[in-house]
Amino acid sequence: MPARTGAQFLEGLKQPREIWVGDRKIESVADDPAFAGAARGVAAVYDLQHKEADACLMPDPETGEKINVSHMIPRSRQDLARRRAGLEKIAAYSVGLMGRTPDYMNVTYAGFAGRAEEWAVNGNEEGAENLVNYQKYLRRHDISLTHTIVNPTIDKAQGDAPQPGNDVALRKVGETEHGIVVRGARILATLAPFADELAVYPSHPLPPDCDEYAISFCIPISTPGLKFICRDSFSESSNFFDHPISARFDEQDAFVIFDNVEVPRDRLHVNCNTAVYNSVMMRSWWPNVMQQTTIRALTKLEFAWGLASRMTEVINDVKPQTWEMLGEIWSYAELTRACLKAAEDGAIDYGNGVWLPDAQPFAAIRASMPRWMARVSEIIQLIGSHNVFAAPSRAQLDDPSLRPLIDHYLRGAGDVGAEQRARVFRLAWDFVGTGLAGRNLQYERFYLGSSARNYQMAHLFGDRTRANELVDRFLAEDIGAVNKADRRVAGAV
Ligand SMILES: Cc1cc2nc3c(=O)[nH]c(=O)nc-3n(C[C@H](O)[C@H](O)[C@H](O)COP(=O)(O)OP(=O)(O)OC[C@H]3O[C@@H](n4cnc5c(N)ncnc54)[C@H](O)[C@@H]3O)c2cc1C
Repeated sequence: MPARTGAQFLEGLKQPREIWVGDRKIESVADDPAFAGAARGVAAVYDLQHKEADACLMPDPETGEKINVSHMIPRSRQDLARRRAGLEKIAAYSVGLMGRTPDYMNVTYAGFAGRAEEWAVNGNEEGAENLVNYQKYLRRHDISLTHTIVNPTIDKAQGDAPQPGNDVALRKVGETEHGIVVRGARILATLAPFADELAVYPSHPLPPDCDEYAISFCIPISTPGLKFICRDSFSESSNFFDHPISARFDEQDAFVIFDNVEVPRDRLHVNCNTAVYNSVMMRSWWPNVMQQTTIRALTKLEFAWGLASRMTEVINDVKPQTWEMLGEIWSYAELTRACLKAAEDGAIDYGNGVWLPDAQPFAAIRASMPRWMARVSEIIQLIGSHNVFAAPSRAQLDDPSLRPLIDHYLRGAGDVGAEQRARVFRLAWDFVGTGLAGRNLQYERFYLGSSARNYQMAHLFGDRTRANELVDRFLAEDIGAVNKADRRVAGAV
């Protein structure tokens, strides 16, 4: 099947799935008020790839059928530029607010499959082959894939990785005629209610004697024993005036329980193999997916600058302090754009003819972005002040007795009418203040690991060659000789 439409995606959501939210188990994701808005939002992304076919679609390298460009295994810098054009269209749809539109996992699995030899180590050739076959299945059926890679926190002092005997973390507990049985849990799978399949792949390295935890696979969401416990829904009514963001972009986050789940053998990518589990995530994975997610973050920063600027215009806030804050948002966007370009320009053949971006600029972005996003949110709150709440609803604007008063007392500066002013500030509050806005900030802080951890990694893995050279110039020099030379120069003067 080539690239799907929104209607085909919604049809796929009718597959059975055990989704819990609030006080109930969900009968139909696409019809439930907690999910209907975002279901339509993800469907719109599927439709978008047909509307923007030049940017979003490409022929499958084997069948020639049209598939999403996010499935591309890049083989040149030009391929990365081609992929970027498609990813930009998808990011623009949700102004970067849906972090896990299916292109995120499409890019991830294209990277895994392109560098399958990184998985085909320590006797895992069959797992690597299954992975390559899975990526073909993913792209040819245009699957919506979610993922869950972090084990649950019970006792934080015990560390990130499960110790032998841990009965909470996801692990293999048995074998069947067709595959293995897994049991345990993993933390948040964003997009889970809107996914067709669930991916489990490595994250924190495992200690010795933990082979049963070293598993990676992809299975349908409908697999018996899979249970998804969603956080509270932040989806508001389908009233796009009152809740322009919450009405369509709540992509959800669900805790995943694997209650004796069978994983077919041909869906296993790592089967109790700690050496592979511990090595693959340090290789090509992350500079590849960082292209997708940096494009998304850049889109969100561009939107934030535009929105904050518009907020100041409707109330004619021309204070230099306000411009300073607007310039700060703009700077974050431009720094992100520069890092993206540097990473793409610095792309190299990682092996097997697969071209991926330079990791170093992305390491800087990965560590800095969570703090930038928090600051951008703060700036919009500071600029917005009380105005984000002096923003009448659609119903209030439509009330004939209120409307003349609102038009007079809640109009904007110059010729900005009350309705336009309300729209801008409602959009701003939905961006930085509502339940979904709070969730989105939490997402930025943690979806690629915390800023603190990433700064530490940036330091540990950064290339210090030039930095060392600059310091060694001073530490290696013959101080006596330099002193004499300096005195000669001083004497000449
Ligand atoms: C909204 C949201 C959506 C998510 N979606 C997904 C998903 O789709 N799939 C998925 O697999 N996971 C998902 N996650 C989980 C995410 O991957 C983890 O939250 C992330 O890896 C951080 O791990 P943690 O929660 O254990 O926190 P930690 O990394 O333990 O961080 C908690 C706090 O401790 C601090 N800290 C921890 N270690 C150190 C250290 N060494 N030095 C200094 N400070 C430290 C951090 O800075 C932070 O303040 C999601 C999380 C959120 C919040």
